[in-house]
Amino acid sequence: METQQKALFIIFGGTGDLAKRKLYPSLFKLFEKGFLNENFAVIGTARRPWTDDFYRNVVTESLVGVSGDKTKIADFASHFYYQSHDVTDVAHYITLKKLADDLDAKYQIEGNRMFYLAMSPQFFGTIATHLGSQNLVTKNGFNRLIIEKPFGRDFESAKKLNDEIANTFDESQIFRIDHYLGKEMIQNIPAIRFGNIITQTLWNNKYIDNIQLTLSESLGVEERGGYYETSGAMRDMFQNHIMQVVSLLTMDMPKEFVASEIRKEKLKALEAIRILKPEEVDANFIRGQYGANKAGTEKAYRDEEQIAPDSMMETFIAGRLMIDNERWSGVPVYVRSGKRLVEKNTEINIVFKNVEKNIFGTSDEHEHLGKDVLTITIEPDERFRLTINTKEIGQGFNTNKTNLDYVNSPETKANTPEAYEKLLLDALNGIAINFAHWNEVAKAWNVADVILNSWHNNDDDKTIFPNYLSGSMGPEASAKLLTDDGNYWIYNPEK
Ligand SMILES: NC(=O)C1=CN([C@@H]2O[C@H](COP(=O)(O)OP(=O)(O)OC[C@H]3O[C@@H](n4cnc5c(N)ncnc54)[C@H](OP(=O)(O)O)[C@@H]3O)[C@@H](O)[C@H]2O)C=CC1
Ligand SMILES: O=C1O[C@H](COP(=O)(O)O)[C@@H](O)[C@H](O)[C@H]1O
Repeated sequence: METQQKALFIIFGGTGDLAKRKLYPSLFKLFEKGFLNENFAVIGTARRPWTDDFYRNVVTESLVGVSGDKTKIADFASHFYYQSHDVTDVAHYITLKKLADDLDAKYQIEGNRMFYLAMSPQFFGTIATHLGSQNLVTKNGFNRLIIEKPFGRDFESAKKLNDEIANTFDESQIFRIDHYLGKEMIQNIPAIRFGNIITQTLWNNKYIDNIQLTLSESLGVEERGGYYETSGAMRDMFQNHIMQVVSLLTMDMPKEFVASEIRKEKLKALEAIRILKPEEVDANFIRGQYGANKAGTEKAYRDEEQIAPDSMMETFIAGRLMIDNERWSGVPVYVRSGKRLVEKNTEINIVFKNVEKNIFGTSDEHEHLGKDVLTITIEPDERFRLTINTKEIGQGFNTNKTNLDYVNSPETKANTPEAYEKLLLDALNGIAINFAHWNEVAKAWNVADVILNSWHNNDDDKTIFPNYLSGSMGPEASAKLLTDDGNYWIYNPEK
């Protein structure tokens, strides 16, 4: 891996929330660690008529709590330039090109450009088109387009967007951000699966009973109501983060640990996910929307700002995915995600099958042997836990469950690069492992579209929502999805 890169970043949406909260702090960390040095510059662009100085102050303020090294921060901020620019106005790209070329010469960047689209997706196609037609894409260096989610709102719109972008950038130049792929414990999945003979041997339908994935949030939609009303949990969490994690959990072993091979296997895994028929949706996927909490101190979704009082947008989803291939046939993959649940917790549970014969007791006592579970907690803790049967201490012979635990210490966590920092560095180095390929995005939409269409074709009955209390673990139907199969959610903070 290169230790230092030359690059000009052009950040569209440079005045926005994502840029201030994630991108500037992450770029600073890369600068501080020496991955970016003298040969880099940033152009921030948005409509607000800011000066370079004002912009540099904004960047400096975004680093409060990130570093106390004023000299380093001042040096970093001096690499930032601002251009007021409406992305729909072609003339602006001419000015932008001039500034980009001047900075390229000033910082000896040799044509390397990172275009970061930190803006509403409605502009992605327009920006990519103008970058090509107005020659902002250079001939001498690398050119990479980093795109934020959401990538479309269904397969059709995603394809249209992809086609537009593909007129200027080829797939190897496009880095579709899914910040879950930058998380430490998600990046750990291939290491756990393919670096250990135990897990490698057991990771199939002979030994695994079911897989569970929970992405639970305690917060509501906060100030993002406008966006969330166009999205909902299915588009916000399932189509991207959940499908990406499921593909990492279920893919076959790649021939080599390189993007092309990993993507090949992830795609095969996504292709094997059964696409439901419309009449199968209700038995396999459920949706929910939060009401107020018991005490009435938390608002219902429909009472939040920018939300329609009869909104039919889902803030919770739970589902059963079936994978039609030799490795996973018969193993349900249960997924759920929701807002205003009991607590923030992102967790994977791999539930193993019971031993074929319990030699320790009669059939009545058989229940004493619970199923082994491998739990990978992504957030807020970073933890591996293997729950196995052991002998209870003392006289006689009873079994009970024991947890073998490993948790990353607070110090380790504090020193672990944040997802955006890791992903930005990967993109800078042209490493595509942790970015979603178009084919993966397309397959994920194929799975999600049927469910969304079935739900939203049945939106006439507005009384089905709200159907869960803020501070609960979602609608009762979420538990039933598993109990119908003789299973239960391993992660259950309501117990
Ligand atoms: N914020 C977050 O935590 C996350 C955001 N994302 C995604 O990142 C993207 C950006 O989100 P976020 O930063 O929150 O959004 P914001 O609304 O905070 O920022 C939008 C940016 O776009 C600029 N803008 C809007 N219209 C134009 C225009 N016509 N021409 C030029 N600039 C324009 C705005 O600046 P101005 O008004 O000055 O023009 C602003 O800088 C979205 O795709 C979002 O889904 C993804 C994950 C998390
Ligand atoms: O992409 C998104 O993710 C966050 C949850 O991310 P996490 O890293 O905190 O688990 C979610 O709140 C947001 O609605 C969604 O857009």
